[in-house]
Amino acid sequence: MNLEVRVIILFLGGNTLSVRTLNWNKKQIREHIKIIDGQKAPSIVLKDATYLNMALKKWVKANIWIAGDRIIYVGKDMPQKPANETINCKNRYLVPGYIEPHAHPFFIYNPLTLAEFAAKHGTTTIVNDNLLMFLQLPLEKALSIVDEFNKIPSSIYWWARYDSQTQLDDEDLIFTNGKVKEWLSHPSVLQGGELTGWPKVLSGNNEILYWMQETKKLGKKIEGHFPGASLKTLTKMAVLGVDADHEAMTGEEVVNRLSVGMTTSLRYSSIRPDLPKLLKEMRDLGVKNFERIILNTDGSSPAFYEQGMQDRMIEIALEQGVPVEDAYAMTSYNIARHYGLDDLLGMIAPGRIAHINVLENKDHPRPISVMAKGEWVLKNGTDTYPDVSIPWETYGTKPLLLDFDITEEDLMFSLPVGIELINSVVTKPYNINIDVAVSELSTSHDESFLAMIDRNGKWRVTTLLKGFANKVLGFASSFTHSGDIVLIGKNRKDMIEAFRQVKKMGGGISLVENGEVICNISLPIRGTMSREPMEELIEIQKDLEEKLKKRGYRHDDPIYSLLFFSSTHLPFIRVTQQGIFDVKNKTVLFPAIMR
Ligand SMILES: Nc1ncnc2[nH]cnc12
Repeated sequence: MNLEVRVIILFLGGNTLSVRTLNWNKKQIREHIKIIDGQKAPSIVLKDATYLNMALKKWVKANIWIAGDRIIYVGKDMPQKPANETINCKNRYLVPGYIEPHAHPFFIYNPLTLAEFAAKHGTTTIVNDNLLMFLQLPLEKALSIVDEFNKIPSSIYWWARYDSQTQLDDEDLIFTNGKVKEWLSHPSVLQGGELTGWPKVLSGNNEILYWMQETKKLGKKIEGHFPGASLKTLTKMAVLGVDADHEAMTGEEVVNRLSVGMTTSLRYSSIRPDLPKLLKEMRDLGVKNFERIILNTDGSSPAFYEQGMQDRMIEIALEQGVPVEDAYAMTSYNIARHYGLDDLLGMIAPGRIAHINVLENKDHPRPISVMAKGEWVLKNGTDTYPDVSIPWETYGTKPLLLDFDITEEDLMFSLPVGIELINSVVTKPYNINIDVAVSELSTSHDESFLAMIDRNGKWRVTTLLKGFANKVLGFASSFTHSGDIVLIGKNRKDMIEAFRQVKKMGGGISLVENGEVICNISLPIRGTMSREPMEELIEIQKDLEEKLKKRGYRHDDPIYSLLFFSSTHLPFIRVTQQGIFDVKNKTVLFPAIMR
């Protein structure tokens, strides 16, 4: 395409324009130039700083001028007109604000509470999964929420899914061409994916391939989801246009991804805290170039974040002998460059958004002060994030209205095949050999009743769950991938009471024992997310985990177990809206029953 045509398309494209071209208008840019010319004052000057220059990969001394949300000047001079605020940064080390390139911002926290928490750890840019908003909200409302996030000090971007990673009743009505393309072309969306439906693409699904091509036409990236993929599969994925993957679990898998030209995102998450092992194995394999390596926390559940975010991952990289400049680049510059956003992010350089972390020491990545869009959100260790809010309810993210009741009849179990949980998230089928025609199962074994009930009350799927716990009597959650209600327990009455609690809370998680509530977590944002700050949720999750563990839960992360019961991107058997689903053979083994 010649340049003229491309410019016209960009011009006419309206919301297909990239967010970076919309950031500052002509008048603002002229004002920025006046500051350099000494005709106007900057708002803040960071004086005598030593900053990490990402282009030179070197620590350099400079004065840094900020105007509003933008870095205007980095160099030896001081402004002719003094700034409103001049901060002496002698003996301080400044690095670009950290970037989380792969967040699932709904693990009972919400995208705002995640951003507020992340900022305290120096992570001021987040790339978020659109999954729950895509599945649960009408398009305009979801995109209005996306726009609301441009008003907060953190830079919030999104990715646009091509598939639901479960078996929805009406996937075709939800993943429509119009809707996917509208998401993809939104200026805050940086990439398509994560591509969990790649087997479908390989076996001939041209609809997803078309969306992948559209993503590329928009100049955006595609992120894969390729656990255990062979070099041949990775090669095919690269040919299909995938730019990055975050599923490497060994050093060799990292090298494979790099070899096919993919940006490789190393994961440190609550269910796969692989980063130390990956870096060690990469070192053993002689990997010395980190330019196409980035780091992510893959939507960890709250308690995992107690140790930090990108700041913790940089510490791990340093512990593993990664050169200090590379360790910072993997959480900032490399990510910005991957998305073609290094003109905005990931550098302390003129013209960039003013996301800057102030450190006491080069090898101490936990910031003492954090600037986001030119505003202090952490100052000398004090949280100064402004009081921002997202009008969730205006855009339809209201408490969950469960306008039906369940009875023991809904909890009839007659299938010969159950689901065995073999770690927090992986399941396999097993043959049921116990008598299920009882109102309470024995606590001497670890088989429990399992039901998924449509959030609109229309259908149910019931079976047995082995390996969850032996003493959980009634447990219910609206925090699930599809937003339907999962019930687990030994005792039907307690399961029904747990459901009632979830209903009463307008969505949430409830643990009930002999009619008594042991733990209730209210999730008023459509039954999946809380409004409580992350620090609170960390304690809430720990409390739930302790109570579940006391009752025999023997895996690492019950929050993940709940989310993934219906997720068909994981092996081997799942409980979905269509029924019990065999992932490998892509078939519904036992369909959902209408109520
Ligand atoms: N694919 C996925 N979908 C939702 N949450 C996740 N957390 C980690 N991987 C995820």
